[in-house]
Amino acid sequence: MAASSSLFQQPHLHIYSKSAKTPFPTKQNRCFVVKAASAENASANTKGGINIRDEARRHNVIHTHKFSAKYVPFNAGVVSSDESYSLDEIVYRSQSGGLLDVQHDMEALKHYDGAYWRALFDSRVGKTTWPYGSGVWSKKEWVLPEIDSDDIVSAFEGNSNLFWAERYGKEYLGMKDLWVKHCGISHTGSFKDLGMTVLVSQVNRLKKMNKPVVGVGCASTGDTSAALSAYCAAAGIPSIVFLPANKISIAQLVQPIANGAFVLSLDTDFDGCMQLIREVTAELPIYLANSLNSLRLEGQKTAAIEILQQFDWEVPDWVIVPGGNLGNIYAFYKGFHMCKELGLVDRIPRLVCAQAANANPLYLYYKSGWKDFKSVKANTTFASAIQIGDPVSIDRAVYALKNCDGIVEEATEEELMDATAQADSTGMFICPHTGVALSALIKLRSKGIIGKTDRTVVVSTAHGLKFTQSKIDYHSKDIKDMACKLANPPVSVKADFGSVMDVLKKYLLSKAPKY
Ligand SMILES: Cc1ncc(COP(=O)(O)O)c(C=O)c1O
Ligand SMILES: N[C@@H](CCOP(=O)(O)O)C(=O)O
Repeated sequence: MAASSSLFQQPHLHIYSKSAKTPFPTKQNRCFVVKAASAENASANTKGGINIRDEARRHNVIHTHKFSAKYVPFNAGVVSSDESYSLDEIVYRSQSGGLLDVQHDMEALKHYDGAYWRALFDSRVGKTTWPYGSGVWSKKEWVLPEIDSDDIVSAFEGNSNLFWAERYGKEYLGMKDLWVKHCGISHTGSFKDLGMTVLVSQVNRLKKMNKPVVGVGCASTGDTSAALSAYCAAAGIPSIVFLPANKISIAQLVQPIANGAFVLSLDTDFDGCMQLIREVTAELPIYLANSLNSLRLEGQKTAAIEILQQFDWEVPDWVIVPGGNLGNIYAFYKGFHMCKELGLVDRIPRLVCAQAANANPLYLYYKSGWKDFKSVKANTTFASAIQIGDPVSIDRAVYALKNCDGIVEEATEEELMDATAQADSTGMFICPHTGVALSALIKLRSKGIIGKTDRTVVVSTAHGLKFTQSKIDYHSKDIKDMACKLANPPVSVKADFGSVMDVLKKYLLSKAPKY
């Protein structure tokens, strides 16, 4: 049903029919000209002391909260219950100890049709209007609808590029429609920024409401901690991070240090850190920032919406996501599913969750026909950010995969490092987790499950520059029991003309076309 009541009138977006010049959000008319009204067009002009927050505030006078969201037990659609909590409560678990989920008032959102939402989201891309310049907050109504824009802590994250992996697809996989969604090109270099802007914004609000929150804490394999400390530092909120000693990259370790976080290096693995942060946050006024906290996933789900948007609302066949604590695979499912439920698209892609063989509890569960879940002791892997043996979001991941005809694959260390080197040789510079996702793709292509014309998106979860040591080891052939067959070490040459010419001639001959 189309909304006619002023309660559902969006002050900031007017959609005009080409014929009748009256604003109308309607399901009937498919021919739209979108005109972003003044609030959305507010310039980023900081002259005269006006900044983009002030500008947004000035234009945002009539902002009634039409949409809402609350926590409900994550019940995988099985049992419905009356249990629910306001997002302003500090709660991470349901009464039964299970996971929570953020449930939106879908009926209110459905007052607008898919075309309306597509147009609204599209109208916000590429602007600096607060807070919609963020890829996350450009979907604010679907994320945290009730938060005051003034409470938002954002680095205009999201809107990451989705690029065509032309040469890699053609040469190595015989594919012509392979894409990489580079979530690692982001403020702190990973997709965690998408969730952290939401979580820290909500903490900002809670603090203003005088809720008992002094700081925000997380256990981390390096990316959650980087995002948490950056967003907290931007808001002036103390952050506390629990890191497994000697198990994250130097680049990741230096991020929270530089951002002024209180860093605890603990003599355990990620699962041990996770256990500790859960115990500590139950006792102290430290808000839990791991994806056990379902707020995070509301931000992360916008990457899925962005993929559809970037394909002009066409649905890819496959999306491959590396999995560790397993919040992100559910977030992707949720984003795609919301787009379908609200009429932006008519189907969702099949998801593949890719794990390192050294940390593969989901893979083993999948292979058992979802019969027997056992956590594992995660072994060292170059994909260190997914070295997780007891994922907190296991139930969410299983639900997501079952509902999209999903698949779980795994990659050995050699497979993931070779896939990384191969992709890099075509101009990428991917992190080892993306190498895990590419290895899954290679396997599914060779089994014929992913077809050569299938539109496939590989989600690159972090920037390769965070993981240079793994590349140095590989290209130095300095990895025990690994052939490093694509190693490309530098050649030491005497610094005289003759020696350099000899080496170059040999190189050029090896590259010359053979007729
Ligand atoms: C770079 C990177 N890729 C993938 C993942 C896996 O995401 P999730 O824990 O949500 O499964 C993580 C964190 O776990 C990560 O930091
Ligand atoms: N890779 C993560 C592990 C923790 O995941 P989270 O999504 O539950 O915070 C990290 O970088 O710490």
